[in-house]
This record gives sequence, structure tokens and C-alpha cells, in this order.
Amino acid sequence: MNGFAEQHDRAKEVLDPVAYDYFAGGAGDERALADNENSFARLALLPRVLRGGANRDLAVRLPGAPDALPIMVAPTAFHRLAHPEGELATARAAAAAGTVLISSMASTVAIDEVVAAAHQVRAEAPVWFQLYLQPDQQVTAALVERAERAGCSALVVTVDSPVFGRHERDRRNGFHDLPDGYAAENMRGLPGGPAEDTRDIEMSPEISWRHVESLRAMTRLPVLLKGILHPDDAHLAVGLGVDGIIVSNHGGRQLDATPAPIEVLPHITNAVGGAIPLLLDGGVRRGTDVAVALALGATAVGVGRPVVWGLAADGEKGVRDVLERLRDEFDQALALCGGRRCGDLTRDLVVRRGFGGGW
Ligand SMILES: Cc1cc2nc3c(=O)[nH]c(=O)nc-3n(C[C@H](O)[C@H](O)[C@H](O)COP(=O)(O)O)c2cc1C
Ligand SMILES: CC(C)CC(=O)C(=O)O
Repeated sequence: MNGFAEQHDRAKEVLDPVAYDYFAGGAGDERALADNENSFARLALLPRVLRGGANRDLAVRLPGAPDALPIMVAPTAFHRLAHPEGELATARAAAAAGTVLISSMASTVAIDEVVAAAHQVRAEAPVWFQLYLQPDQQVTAALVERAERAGCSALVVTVDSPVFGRHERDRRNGFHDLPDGYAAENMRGLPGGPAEDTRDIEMSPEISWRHVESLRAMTRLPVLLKGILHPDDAHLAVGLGVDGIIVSNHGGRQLDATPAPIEVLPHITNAVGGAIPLLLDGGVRRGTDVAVALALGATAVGVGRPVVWGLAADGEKGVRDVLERLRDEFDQALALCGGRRCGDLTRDLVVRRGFGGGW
């Protein structure tokens, strides 16, 4: 059970069971999926007292979002399978809650409409575009141009998917693609693609650091890499001049044998040494989870499934409720830890549950 059990249960009730399994599921035996949440439950906060203040400042500086909340919407695909308004509802809710939306390349609403919906609510609401680098660099370039033209303020390149993860639930259900009437709208009209129809998103093991370098030459937008777990890869990313790293195991949907991102975050923090912002996603369900992640070196966290559950349960309002509750819980956790700003959350505040810090 977690902080959004109610939204989850409601979503499970209203969703088509095949779509529910797609959203909820992980790879293989879903060990990583379970561990992402459980790892937060194994960590505790050691609060400081008598050092707070009347007003707390939750703002953090992120690439393409200079004044952001430390809670963001992680990119998840196919929102129209959760709610008829799909990503439009998510975008409006994220803008209203003051959070950055990372919009999936596999969205069921085109990126220009997603950004327009966010900007209708709040003109400067940051939307970042998540990108799977395509083997045909002309296709990647066309997608980047589309995101730039739409008004996205950063690119998030997902690097943990040289092949697609083994989603056992989807295999059992025969769910391999979007049903009729839905499409990955960003994939229309791309070079080499069918004139009217969408191009398939390709996952290719041939994508390498060289492609990331080429991307840097294609755009002036900040580039973040999502799905890094090994400290040596974090090192390489810094060397290449990327603008941020998202420590993530794709919500347990790619390599099932991965550790929880929160367990490896301190190692990545050590490797990067503050050179670029580190973000984290996977299993964040409470404001206290946000506080733990920030204390261990993250500048912000992403939230995946709870946003989908909110969307399915109650559309735009459901997503807004999820994001605002996380923000309020985080604000309260910060106060209870004796903090006034995110930077007050330091590593000494986190201990392993059960040993009081290892005496
Ligand atoms: C249904 C679903 C679809 C996802 N689609 C994408 C995607 O299109 N691109 C991507 O980079 N990550 C995708 N992810 C991974 C999320 O961005 C994120 O890493 C993960 O959901 C975080 O874990 P959480 O769900 O425990 O919060 C998806 C995750 C889910 C659950
Ligand atoms: C369409 C897929 C590529 C989306 C994804 O990354 C996922 O389902 O985890």
C-alpha cells in the first residue's frame, strides 16, 4: 500500500483491465517494481529541530525550468487510454499545480497541443519532451524540431531502452500496440514514414553515446539523460556536457534485476559531485519520499503511476489532486525536518530504518 492507494483502486475500477495492466505492470517478476516503493519504506528521516522559519521556499533551479517545484510529472505513454482528454488533462493539471511536465514521445496527443494546453493555464509552465533517439537521425531531428516549435524547454533522452522490456502482463493480455482509434501522435509526418499514418517508435541497441553527441549538435535546448543507474555512466554523461541526469529504472519496466533508484542515488551523487542536477524517479508516493530523495542528492523527483491513477480516477482534477497533495506533504515534511528550503535537506538526515543510523 502507498500514499495513492485510493486513486489506484478507483483507477483499477474504471480502467479496461488490459489498459490497467499496461499502466500498472513491470518487467519480468516485477521485483524492481516492488522494490522501488519498498526501498523508500526502508529509509527513515532523522529530523533536526528548532531551526525552521515561518516561510518555506520550495523552489529549485532546473534546466529549462529556473523556478520549479522539486516534484515533476515523469513521462508516461498513452494517456488517452486512461482518460478521454488524455495528455491535455495532464498538461493542464501539471501547469495548475506548478510542476514540470515531461511529456512522453509516445503521447496520444501531439506535443504542440500538449504544450498549448499547459500554456493556456500558465503561460510559463515548463513542458519537457521525452525522446527515444531513433536509429535514423533525420527522424530524431524532425522530432526535436517538433518539440522546439511546440515550445518545450528541455529534452529528456531515455537511455535505458536498447530493447523493450519484457512486460509479462501485456504478453498475457495480447497488448502489443495502441488499439484502433488511438495513435502516438508525435510520430505522424516524419521522414520516411507513411504519409497519413504514424511511424513506429524504434528501440535500437545501436544507439550509443555518439548519438547523444549528435543530438547536442542538433539543438540548443538543455538535454537530460533518463535511465542512468551506473556511476560510470553518470561520469560519462557529465563528460559529454549533458545538462542533467534522471536516475531511474523506468519504473521497473525495463531490466527487472535493477536496484531501486533511491538505493543507487548516493553513489551517483558521489560520482557527479554536484556538477549537474540529478533527478530521480521510481516509487515516489509520499512527500517524505521526496524529502529522502532530495537529502540523498536529487534536485527533484518524477512521479509516474500516481499521475496515471489520478488521471483515470478523475481527469484533470485527479492529476491536480495527486500533484498538490505531494507538494503539500513535501512542504510539511520539510518543516518537520527543520528545513526552510530544499537545500536544507542533507544526507545526514537519512538513516536506514531499524538501526537508528547504525550505532
Ligand atoms: C505506463 C507507463 C508508461 C511509461 N512510458 C514511458 C515513456 O514513454 N518514456 C519514458 O521515458 N518512460 C516511461 N515510463 C517510465 C516513467 O517515466 C518513470 O520512469 C516511472 O514510471 C517512474 O516510476 P513510478 O511509476 O513508480 O513513479 C513509463 C512508465 C509507466 C508506468
Ligand atoms: C510506448 C512505450 C515505449 C512507452 C514506455 O516506455 C513504457 O511503456 O514503459
